[in-house]
Order: sequence, then structure tokens, then C-alpha cells
Amino acid sequence: PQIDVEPELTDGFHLVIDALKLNGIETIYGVPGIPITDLGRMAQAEGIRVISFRHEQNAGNAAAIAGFLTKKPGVCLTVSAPGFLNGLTALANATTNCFPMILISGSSEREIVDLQQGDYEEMDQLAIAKPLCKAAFRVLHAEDIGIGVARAIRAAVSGRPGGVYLDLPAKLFSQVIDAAKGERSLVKVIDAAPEQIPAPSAVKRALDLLKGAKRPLIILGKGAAYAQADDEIRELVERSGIPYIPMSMAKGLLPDTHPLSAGAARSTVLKDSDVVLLLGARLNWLLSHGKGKQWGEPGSKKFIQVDIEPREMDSNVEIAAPLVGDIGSVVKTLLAGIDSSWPGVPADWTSTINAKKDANIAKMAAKLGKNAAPMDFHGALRALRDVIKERPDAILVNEGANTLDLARGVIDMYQPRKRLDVGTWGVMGIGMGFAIAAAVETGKPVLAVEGDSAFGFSGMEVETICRYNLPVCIVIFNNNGIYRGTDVDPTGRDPGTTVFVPGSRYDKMMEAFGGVGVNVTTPDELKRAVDAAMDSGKPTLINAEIDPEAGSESGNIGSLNPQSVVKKK
Ligand SMILES: Cc1ncc(Cn2c(C)c(CCOP(=O)(O)OP(=O)(O)O)sc2=O)c(N)n1
Ligand SMILES: Nc1ncnc2c1ncn2[C@@H]1O[C@H](COP(=O)(O)OP(=O)(O)O)[C@@H](O)[C@H]1O
Ligand SMILES: [Mg+2]
Repeated sequence: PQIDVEPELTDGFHLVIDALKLNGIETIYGVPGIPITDLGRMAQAEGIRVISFRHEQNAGNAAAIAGFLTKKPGVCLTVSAPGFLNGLTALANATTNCFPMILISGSSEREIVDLQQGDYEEMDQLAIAKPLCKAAFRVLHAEDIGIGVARAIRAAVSGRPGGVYLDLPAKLFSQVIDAAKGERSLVKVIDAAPEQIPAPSAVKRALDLLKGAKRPLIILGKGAAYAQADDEIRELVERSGIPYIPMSMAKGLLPDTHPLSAGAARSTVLKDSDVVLLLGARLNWLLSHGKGKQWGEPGSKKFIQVDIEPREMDSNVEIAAPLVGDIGSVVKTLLAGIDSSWPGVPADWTSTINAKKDANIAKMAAKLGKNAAPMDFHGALRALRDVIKERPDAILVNEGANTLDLARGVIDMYQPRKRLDVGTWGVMGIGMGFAIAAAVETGKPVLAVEGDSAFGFSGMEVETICRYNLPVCIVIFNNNGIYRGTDVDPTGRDPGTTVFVPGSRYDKMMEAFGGVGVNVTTPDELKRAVDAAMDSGKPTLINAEIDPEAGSESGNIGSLNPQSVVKKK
């Protein structure tokens, strides 16, 4: 007798999970809710680590930095409409910073959205996401899930990495198809981020320029950190003898204490260099667009730019030697050209730099000595500088204004991809998302150095940090306000617009969820508390009391703020 065998079936839920696992996605950062609550549960049950946050922006920031750290796209999963919108800031920030991530959001049914009939959380998410990210796709049929996930992964990591939006309407998940057909529909992405070998003519043009330089400079950007070509980059600096400056998230590619680091002589080398080799760094506002007095006489510079994105060339100033390719491939070919014929770097250039460096390091040292209460930024930062020197594999997350600008210059980094901060946008709120993903992706201890305002953008995630028992030590530089803690309302009615509750104790927040809370008033107390946190690996929040008078408005970028010239009568 014919035994009717039920054909084995699969559905949208399982196909999404199978597609992610097939492509090596091991973690999802998100916030549960309709229509993706069960997707998260099922993913967890099938071995994907699912980290549930308190706000989608933080989950998105976690996914973005996971992408930067691993070169695999970080995945953020949200509900439709408001959850999707909360994830968009992180998706746009990832795209701006060239971090590979995929924002997967559930969405309303097309037929209802397109007729604007008022679905639950109705929004045309795909249309809204498109202008804010590198690529955006929607999947309507279960048999297309494999291709949809594959396209999202390749778009996120190939060429210039960036944010990708993947729109999954609610009805897709419960669509059922034959299991064998489903299996065949899955795509394992081959060579998602293909090497892009530079043209030999472009390499020769760049080398000729470098060989003729009297005062060459290398600028390492976070693209160079992302490339994970650490040995080649170090070899390029050391074999050529060319001084370098690291942009913020490129610090640690070579130790900041390296003899060829010109970080402490930044203004000298930007002004007096004659050939500048940009490695994964854009000439955007962070480098004054390659123009103006800090770059010396107009036309006094020749730029060589190494970038995977051809259209980056000439974005701000003329690039004399564009070198298009992935940094690993480009640096390998440059190294091949730095052989016995390499003329080396003129001694007067390196000695000029060293003299300037020594003077600036001495000036800084004088500021770091104070060990009293109330702490100023420099006293507190000296303690944290010593922690990182003793624990070079700890990951430093940093945001704020003074807390960011001063920490960048004081805390030396010794290993690549260990400093994670506000990046190209200078966005506040990345702190806890970055700290959580850094701990989850690397297992290393994380030190998050936060301005008290900056912390406030993502501070509710201290509960998430406790729930997963992550080795995160948060230090809040509590100067009682944004930039400073001294503004007053001239009418006397309210507090000033940039101050907070005096004497606030953020450490009590961490205690509320079972973590360790500490209040410190001197650098020595701060050092002891951070060391204890690093040794214990327990979630810790240290409330570091900083003098509200310390610091300056908007840190180093106060000049960007428009000032009113009209004094109202
Ligand atoms: C999303 C967002 N909102 C607001 C700002 C403006 N902003 C804000 C609000 C900063 C916080 C500075 O205060 P802080 O307490 O974090 O640091 P310091 O007091 O140590 O300077 S720094 C800065 O540029 C921003 N960059 N990003
Ligand atoms: N693997 C890579 N190879 C080459 N260039 C890369 C790679 N990954 C990213 N990039 C480029 O690196 C640049 C990073 O610049 P930017 O974010 O301005 O760095 P920073 O802010 O540190 O100066 C981007 O233009 C991006 O296209
Ligand atoms: Mg502050």
C-alpha cells in the first residue's frame, strides 16, 4: 500500500535563521517585538547568540562595531516602524563610518502599506531607509530569503563597507515551502569582500612621489584599522622610516609610543610635510578638508590616497597619486617597491619631529601630575592611561566632548582596533552599544570612558550589561554637565541648559541591577577601582567626580559652533 509521506516543510522563520548560520553569522543584536519576537527566540534556540537591548539604537551601534571588529556584517533585528526608526541612526552612522552592518526589520504588509490603509506600525520602511544606507532590499517570498540575505551580506562588506537594510514583511515568516526546495534556495556567499588589487602604474606613481619626498608623512585612518593588515602596515612604516599620525580609531596599529609616531607633533607634520600618504583616512572635517593654515602654504602638499572607494579621490583636494584598492593588497605592493633603492627619510625631518614631540610630551606630562580632589580631566586620564599601559588588550570605548578630546591625546593605545569612539560624525550615544559588542565579540575586558552627558544617551543598557554579566567597566567623568557644569539660567527660573543634578551618583544605577558601583574623587582611587573591575570582570560603573569648572565648551571643536553677534536689547 502507498504510504503517504508528508513532504518535509520549512518556513520563512527557519530559512532566515538557516541563511544567517550558513554565512557564519553567530550573533544578533536587537529588541524583541511584533513581528520578530519568535524569530529571535528560534534563532537563540538554534545556537545564534541573541543579545536583547533596551533601545534599538544601542543594538544597532553594537551591530555596527561588531562589523568593524570582525569584518563580518553585524546584524541588528528590530520590530517595524518605531523600532526600525530607532535603528536607523545606527545604520546611518555605520554607513558614514564604513562599518559593515545589516539592519533587519519586520515590516507591514505591502498591499496595506501601498494603499495606506493603516496597518499596525505601518511605514514604507524600505523607501525611508534607502537614502540613509549603502543598500536596501526587501524579500516577499520565502524562496527568495537565501538570495536576500546573501545580497545584504555582500553589499555590507564588499568595496567600501557600510550599512544595509533588509526588510522582511510579517507574512514572510510564516510562509511554508518544501524543505528541499528551501535548502536549495540558500546561498553561501563566496568571497564577500574580494581583494581589489591596485594597478601597477598607480603603485609606481605613488612610490615615485614618496621617493622624491623631503618631508613625507603617513596618515593612518580607521579604514587601515578595519583592513586587518596590521603586520604589513607596521612593516611599511618601519621599513620606509616615514613618520605617521594615527586618526582616532587607527591608534594602536603601531603602539602610540612608537619612535615614528608623530602624534605629539601633529600640527608640525601637517603643516611642514611635502608628501602625505593617506591610508584609509578621508580628508574630511577631521583633517580640515586638506586645506587651510594647518596644512601650510596652499599647494605645498602632494597627496597620495589609498582607498577602496575610487570616488573618494579628489573629494576635497587634488590627489596627485590615487591608489585604489584594498589596503592589504596596496600595502603589500608598496612594500615590494621599498627595497634597496629606497632613499630613506632625510634626518633633519625626523629630528625636527622628535624635538617637537619631546617638547609636547613634556608639556603634557606637567598637566598629568596632579593627584588631588576635585579631579580635573588630566589627573583622571593619567590614571586611565596607566591602566591601558598595563592592560594593552583591554578595549577602550570613548565618548563625550572634553572626555573624548582629552582622552584621545592622553591615553596611548598599543594594539589595533582597541579604541572605539564617536567616529566621523562625532555622535553621542555609541558608548554602551559599542561596549557590549566589544565584550561579546572579543571576550576582552572593556573600559568605557564616558562624559556624563554622553553616557545618558545609552545608559539604560547598564541593565543589559548586568543581564549578560559582561566584563565592562564604565568610568563616568562626572563634571556635572555638557562640556562643564557651571551654566546658569539668567532668569533664575530653571537650571542652565547644559547642567545636570549636582552631586549625581551614576554608580547607584549599576548597583540597581546587581553590578558594582564605586564613587571616586582622586586619580589614585580611580586607578584602584578600575584595576579591581578589570581583575573581577564584573559589570562595574565608576562615578569619577570631576571639577565642574574643568574643561571647555565643545572640547576641541568649539569653533564649529555658530556664535550670535547680535546682543538683544
Ligand atoms: C546625538 C548627539 N546629540 C548631541 C550632540 C552634541 N554633543 C553633546 C551633547 C556632547 C556631550 C558633552 O558632554 P559630556 O558630559 O559627555 O562630556 P564633557 O562634559 O566631558 O565635555 S558632545 C557633543 O558634540 C552629539 N554630538 N550627538
Ligand atoms: N579594506 C579597505 N581598504 C581600503 N580602504 C578602505 C578599507 N576599508 C575602508 N576603507 C576606506 O577607509 C576610509 C576610512 O576613512 P575615515 O572613516 O575618514 O577614517 P578616519 O576617520 O580614521 O580618518 C574610507 O574612505 C573607506 O572607503
Ligand atoms: Mg560632562
